[in-house]
Amino acid sequence: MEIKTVGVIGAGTMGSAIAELFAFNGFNVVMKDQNMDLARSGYSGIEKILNDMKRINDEKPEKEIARIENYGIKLSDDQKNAIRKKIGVQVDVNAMLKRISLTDKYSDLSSCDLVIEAAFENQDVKNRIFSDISDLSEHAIIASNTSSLSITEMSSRLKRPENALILHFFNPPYLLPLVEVVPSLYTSDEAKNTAVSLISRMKNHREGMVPVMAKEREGFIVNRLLIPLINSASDLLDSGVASAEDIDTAMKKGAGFPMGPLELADMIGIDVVVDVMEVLERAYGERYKTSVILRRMREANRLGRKTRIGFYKY
Ligand SMILES: NC(=O)c1ccc[n+]([C@@H]2O[C@H](COP(=O)([O-])OP(=O)(O)OC[C@H]3O[C@@H](n4cnc5c(N)ncnc54)[C@H](O)[C@@H]3O)[C@@H](O)[C@H]2O)c1
Repeated sequence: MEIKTVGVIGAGTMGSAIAELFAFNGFNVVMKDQNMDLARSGYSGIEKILNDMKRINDEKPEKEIARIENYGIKLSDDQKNAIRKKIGVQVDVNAMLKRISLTDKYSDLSSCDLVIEAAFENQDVKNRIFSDISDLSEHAIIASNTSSLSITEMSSRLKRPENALILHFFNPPYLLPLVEVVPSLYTSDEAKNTAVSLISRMKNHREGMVPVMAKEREGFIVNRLLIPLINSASDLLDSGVASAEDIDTAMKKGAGFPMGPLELADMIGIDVVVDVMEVLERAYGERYKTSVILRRMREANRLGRKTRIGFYKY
């Protein structure tokens, strides 16, 4: 099935970035929020992403030219232009923005071939949204970007539950290429294959998008492995085994991590880490027990970068 128009429900952090990703890949996008002010605020977020990416892309060939000339090699104008042509990526901000329209009505999603729900992480909110879009066009694929909620429960609200599945994008999708594709008990092979092949053909501002399949089990792959690692690092700190700096240095220099687990926790947000850990604890029991220090940090509003204090000060 050919997907031309993509609807996105929720214009927050993820919804706006997902809308940007599809516009960047040439799709028409209809982005819906609860009211037009929220939709417009998401649109401003998209403008910012696009302008930042354009600036970074414009700088890339000039940086490469400077890097080569640093070795004492003098490049001709032709050689410089060849580098600009080879590694320069044109980001036409206006053309991409023109592909995105805004709405606060579900009826404007009727022409969409794929709708991605990225509203609040709350089962009742998502169930209600699925009821509200239960009779979208027959062929439309309905996806949720949920990190932890039941797609099987959401899908039971649809006329065609076989068309629904989870597409779990990572923050920020314009730089992180992974999408966990998670079918429900109802999902048809056709919907699954359409989603996997669509994601495989897309790219973000850094590289090609990469789908992986996972079963509908709490945490899927990444959160089930990554969040408990942050939890264990927090326990190490809490029991005085090592300082935050040394824990992060150890994992970067000893295990090749691009970021230490505690720096990463500050970036994700301690509240989000605790929410996911509690989901895992409920699903899998004692061995996923949420670290006490993480709970205390959430109570103290030490949420990481967003409150300018977490494991580190910002
Ligand atoms: N933030 C992340 O790092 C991240 C990563 C992966 C997945 N997710 C998932 O993505 C989803 C969205 O998360 P977020 O961080 O973007 O949240 P957010 O709070 O930034 O945005 C949610 C948006 O949904 C809107 N919304 C709520 N009900 C709506 C409705 N009925 N119709 C239209 N819009 C509605 C809200 O007004 C808000 O703008 C959640 O399910 C979350 O678990 C988040």
